[in-house]
This record gives sequence, structure tokens and C-alpha cells, in this order.
Amino acid sequence: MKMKLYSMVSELKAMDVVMAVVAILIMSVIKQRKLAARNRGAMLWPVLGILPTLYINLDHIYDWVTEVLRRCGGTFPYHGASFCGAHGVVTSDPANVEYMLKTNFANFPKGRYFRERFIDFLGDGIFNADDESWKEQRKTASFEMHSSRFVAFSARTMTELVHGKLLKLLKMVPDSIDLQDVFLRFTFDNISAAAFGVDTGCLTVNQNEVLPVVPFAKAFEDATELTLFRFIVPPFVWRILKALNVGTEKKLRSAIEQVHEFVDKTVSDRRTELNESRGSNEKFDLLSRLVEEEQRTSAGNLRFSEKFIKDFCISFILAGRDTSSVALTWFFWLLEQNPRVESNILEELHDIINLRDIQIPDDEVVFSIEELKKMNYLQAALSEGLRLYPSVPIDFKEVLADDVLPDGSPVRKGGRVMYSIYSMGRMEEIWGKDCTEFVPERWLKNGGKFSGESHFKYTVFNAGPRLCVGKNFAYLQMKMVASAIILRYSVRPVDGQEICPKLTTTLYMKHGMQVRFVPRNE
Ligand code: HEM
Repeated sequence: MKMKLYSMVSELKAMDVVMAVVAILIMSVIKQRKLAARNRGAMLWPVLGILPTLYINLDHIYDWVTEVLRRCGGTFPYHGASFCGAHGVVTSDPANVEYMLKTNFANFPKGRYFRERFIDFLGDGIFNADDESWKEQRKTASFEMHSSRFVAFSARTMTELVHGKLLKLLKMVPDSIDLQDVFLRFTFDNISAAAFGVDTGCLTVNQNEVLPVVPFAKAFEDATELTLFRFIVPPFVWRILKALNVGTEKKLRSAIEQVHEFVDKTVSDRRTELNESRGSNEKFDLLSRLVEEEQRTSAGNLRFSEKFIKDFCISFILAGRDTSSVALTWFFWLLEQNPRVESNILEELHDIINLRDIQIPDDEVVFSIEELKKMNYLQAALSEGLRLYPSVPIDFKEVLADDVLPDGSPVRKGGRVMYSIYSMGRMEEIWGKDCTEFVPERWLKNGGKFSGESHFKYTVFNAGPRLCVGKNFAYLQMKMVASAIILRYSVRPVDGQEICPKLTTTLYMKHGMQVRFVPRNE
């Protein structure tokens, strides 16, 4: 009897504790809801912070972030689960972005969070570096990429790739093909040629008329995707998998090993090759330029370590690989819905062709660099596509010391400032009432000349000292591909497919986009 009474009392006590915890949780949820309603930000839950809210909105996350940012006037605070300690703000306010990317640049590095996740793959490459290491690579990259030899070389390799491979492949498409896959292959071949001077052969159709699986490209793709996985799971998950060398981390290790093996061999072969052909080198890719520079200046002391060169080239491929291909895919999807823009581009192309002394059939036209530069409307349409579908939808920086952003939002040491590039492209305050429409004309001034916007409003290529080094290269590439295709084909997405973004750090189409190429002369 005594025992029974004792167990009833302790059961009641346990019930009390449970009830008390439930009550505290409910009160805390109500308080958070009130807070969120007052500042109109995201709902933050007890213990789990923003995680449940993110989970609920995962399938339309970019639009959801945009909606919340619109509601709360441009910035809202967040924190992750209490045991993770993640905290910071999400913003779309150009003044905050300018402060972080330029005015107080030193206080907002890429930081430990980014570096820790990318270090195995990218080492100390430009994309993953801060401070002196970044400065040295940035100087080298800007100098080399803007040299006339590199510009001429990249224009030549790009033209060969578009006309020698891409257009030939499109002619062979029997019914429909995944346009995103075609562009990803194109840009991989293109950036590998620019960075390493090698033909990776992703666009080379084999004897069975099938596009090949290229081991280096596949390993690179896997390494990127598996590294990005580290950004979407709690840190303890990937750290444990890594320590045990199982699951995604085991696959990541193997993919990284393959990438590094290929790069090691390419760098050491090129060193030997250039040593043997001193002075008579005909290669102008970045790797050859770095090795050559080293030979010219070091007189035996290596100016760039083997690791510097390797890390530099890998970062370059990562930065230039998928960004322009996804931009081109979204662009062709937007064209399908805006036939007016497509006919304006076609008209511009014909106007430029008509300026030639000798006329040839459209099918044989190869636009020169000078002609590409005259394509103001096409440049405007590409920029407009990137405004609505930026290749990097959300970026972030770490906070070194406590600070206050220009809109008054406090940020604490160790936190993060996320800036939603996707949302910034869709804000009425920045772009006006037609901010969600595809209107290339907004980029044209003075009788149809392309005129750029402030990088702090149009953060598609980042801004400030870390502005994308490949911006000119990317525009040249996108203009060359788009003009060559639009002149010859009307690109028609196959009906009934779902077009939506994939949840990762690059704005891929989740399921790709199947298209048909209808020749203009049919
Ligand atoms: C549409 C095409 C492209 C877009 C939208 C784009 C966008 C960006 C963005 C947003 C960043 C900043 C990333 C960050 O720091 O978190 C960046 C950096 C960079 N991009 Fe691009 N990019 C494009 C094409 C390219 C190409 C083709 C190359 C190379 C040929 C390239 C090379 C780089 C490099 C090296 C950086 C690092 C710069 C630094 O940290 O100082 N990008 N790009």
C-alpha cells in the first residue's frame, strides 16, 4: 500500500514536471510568435531556433526568405539550435551589404565556418582564403585574367568550343536534351581549358553518340556536392562521419583524392613541359602563366609553391564551373516565357550581321569579340536573368568583432550575416514596381547602351574587394553561347516538366530542363 502511494506520488511529480515543461514551451512559443509578429521576422522556436521554420518552408526557401525580408523591412535576426550556437542576421538591405563587403570589409571575412567545410577540397585556394593568402591570389588572378594574352586565349578557346563542339552536338539532338547538363559540360570544358589548358572532353560525343562520363569532371562534381552537404547538416553529423570515414564523408574523401591526383599530375607535367620548352611556350592558360611567371622571376626559388598553384587552379574551376551554366539555363527558360525579348535579341543579332561587308548564311556566322561587345540588348537580357535567378542565391560572411549594421541591426562576434542575393533582385525598393518581371530595358540608357547598376544593389557578382574576378569572362562566355544558339534555334522547353531551384549554394534547376531545338530556318 505504502509502495503504491509512493509510486502514485512520484508519478504525479513526474507529471507535474512534464506539465511545467510543456507550459514553459507553450509560453515561450507564444512569446516568440509575438516577437516574430512584432518585428515581422522569422519564427524562432524554443531550443531549435529557426530550424523548424526552415524545415516547413524548405521546398520554397528562397521565396520564403524574400517574403520575410519584404515583411520586416530588409533584415531579420535568426539563431540555430541552442546546442549549435549559430546566430546572426539575414539581410537584403544594400546599405548593410555595402558596409559588410566594402566599408568594414576587414570585420566580415569568409571565416572559419566556410573554411572548415571547404578546406579538404579547396585547401587555401582564393575561394577559401582570407587575409594575406587571399590578397596574394587576388592580385595574381586579376593580373593574369586581365592580361591581353589570357583574354585573347580564352576568346579563342571559347569560340572553338562553341562552334567546334557545342553547336555540333545540338545538331545531333534527336528529340530533346537536358539543357542544364549540356551547359554544365560546356562550362567545365571551358574553365578547364582556361585554368589548366587541358581538354576534359565533357562535350565530346563518343562512338555510340552518347555524352561521356568524364572521371575528373565526375569527381569534381561529387566533391563539390558532398562538400556542400556539410553546409546543410548539423556540424556534428559530418564531423562524426568524417572521423569514422563512412557515408558521404567517405565518398567525399575518395572524390577529393581523384581531383587532387589529376591536378598534381597536370601541374607536374606542365612544369616539365615548360622547363623543356623555355621561351617557346604557346600555352596561355592560367597554370602555364603561373609556371612561366615562376620561371621568369624566381631563378631557382619557387615564387609560387606547388600547393599555391594547385589550390589556385582548383578554386578557379569551382568558381567558374557552374555559375555561368546555371545562369544560361534560367535565361533560356525566361526567354521561352518572354517571346518579345527573344525577338528583340534576334533583331539585334541581325542588325550586327547586317553591318558586315560580306553576308553569309546565319548557320555559318561566328561572331567576333568586337561584335559581341556591341550586343547591348543581349547583355541587358542576361543581366536581367541573373537578377531574377542569381547563380549564387544566398551568400554569407562571418562577424569578427561585435558590430552594428547601418540599419541599426546589432551583430555579435562569431555570428554570420547572410545576404540574400535572390531576394535583393526582387525588392520593390531597389528595382521598382515591376521588380518581379523580366524587363531587359531597365539596363539600357542613352539610346540603348547597356548601363550597369551599383554592385551593392546588384550583388550577383559580389561586390567590393571580393568582386567576382571572372565577371568579364562570364559575360563573354554567356554572350557567345546565347548569340550562337539564338541565331540558329528557337529553344523550346518540353511541356509538363517541373522547373524549380535545387536547395544548394548554386541555383541549379532541381530536375534540369529538357528542351527541343527548333532550327530557325525550318
Ligand atoms: C554568371 C557567372 C558568374 C557569377 C554569377 C559569379 C558570381 C560570383 C560570386 C557571387 C562570387 C563571390 C563568392 C563569395 O565570395 O562567396 C564570385 C567570386 C569569384 N568568381 Fe565568379 N561568378 C561567375 C563566373 C565566374 C567565372 C567564369 C570565373 C572564372 C573564370 C569566376 C571566378 C571567380 C573567382 C576566382 C572568385 C573569387 C574572388 C575572390 O574571392 O576574391 N566567376 N563569383
